Amino acid sequence: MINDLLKEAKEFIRSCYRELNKTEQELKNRLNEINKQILSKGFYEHTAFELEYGAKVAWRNSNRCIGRLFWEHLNVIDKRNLNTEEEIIKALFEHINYATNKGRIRPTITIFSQKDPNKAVRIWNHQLVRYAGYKTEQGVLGDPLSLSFTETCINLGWEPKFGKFDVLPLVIQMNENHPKLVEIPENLLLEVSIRHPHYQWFKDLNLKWYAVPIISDMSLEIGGITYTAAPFNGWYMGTEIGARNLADELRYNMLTQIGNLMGLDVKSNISLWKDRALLELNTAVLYSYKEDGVSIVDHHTAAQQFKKFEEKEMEMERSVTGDWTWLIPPLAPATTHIFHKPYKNEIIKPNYFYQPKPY
Ligand code: HEM
Ligand SMILES: N/C(=N/c1cccc(CO[C@@H]2CCNC2)c1)c1cccs1
Repeated sequence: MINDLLKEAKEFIRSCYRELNKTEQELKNRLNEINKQILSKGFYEHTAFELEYGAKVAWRNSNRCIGRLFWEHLNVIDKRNLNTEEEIIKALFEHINYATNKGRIRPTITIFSQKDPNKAVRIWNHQLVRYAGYKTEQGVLGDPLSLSFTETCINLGWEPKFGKFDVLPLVIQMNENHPKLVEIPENLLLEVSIRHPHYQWFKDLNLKWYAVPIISDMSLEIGGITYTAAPFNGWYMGTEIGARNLADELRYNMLTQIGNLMGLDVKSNISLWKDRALLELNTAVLYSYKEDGVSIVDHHTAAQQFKKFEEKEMEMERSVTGDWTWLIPPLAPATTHIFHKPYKNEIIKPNYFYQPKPY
């Protein structure tokens, strides 16, 4: 434990001070200071620049992320000093507002207090904005992936609305206190209605999705210190919405309806009706976000940006690690360079990790 922490801390501080061109003297002083803190208190605290660098490099090390070219431009908000659920909720509303920026999405992370014996913060949501899912006699209404969290919210007193796109409440837990629930104010919520550039009937499907994906259930580990509440957002890649969230049979399962409305023969695989429906759904998603001025990236542009990231990392003499199975997009993967090369899926720290569900 203590020895692991000492080792992780030294490794992180060395790489951080080198990359930020600090002097050997600064490095030596800092290592001594941390050594003393760990030996006397069992943990240490990051300076503001160490925290910012750690969060950015954790993004740079995220093997499954195709969006890493912009890792240095992450906006890091330090909220480690907050002590109450009310303050944390206010900071989350500020994050949503700042990141959304009326559609010109700003990649942002808000970092709450590090895990230490008497101060643990957890956000129970998978993403700050996500739709509810309900079991009904006619099947699942809303997002099937939200069934368990929706049930938890209802058990905690949330009033279900039984709609297809009900935004779930924020659920925050401090230490072992009873979790606090709060609705996100409507004026902070930006959503995009999905319409198609040519098929006028598309809008009658009444599909929409939220503008900003904000992952709130992963932990951030920097130099042996774990931040259990550190919500981060980027913008969407279109396929996440068009090829998965609205397409998967176990999500909103829209392909058959779209295929029928396109007049395709949905009974015959060889007509490739499913591929045609998928393509038009993805076209509609990209078109709608763009027309509403909400940041989004298509999978071809995202792959090209990732290529640039690989080239820049090569120039900096850092090796790029990656998880090929996640980096290839779910639509036309072989049309990107990623498909045609291998990636080492080595886990380097700092990084973002899954953590056990608090409910
Ligand atoms: C700026 C635009 C960004 C884009 C377009 C982007 C794109 C993506 C995509 C498409 C995935 C795969 C998601 C899935 O298949 O479910 C992903 C995964 C991931 N991204 Fe990014 N990303 C962006 C920014 C960020 C930022 C700012 C962070 C953190 C600071 C980040 C950290 C991650 C992590 C940790 C994963 C893996 C999640 C998991 O294992 O479940 N990304 N990204
Ligand atoms: N575009 C994004 N996409 C995702 C990034 C990370 C995770 C996810 C959702 O992951 C879920 C868990 C496994 N697949 C879906 C989506 C971003 C979210 C936050 C920053 S960028």
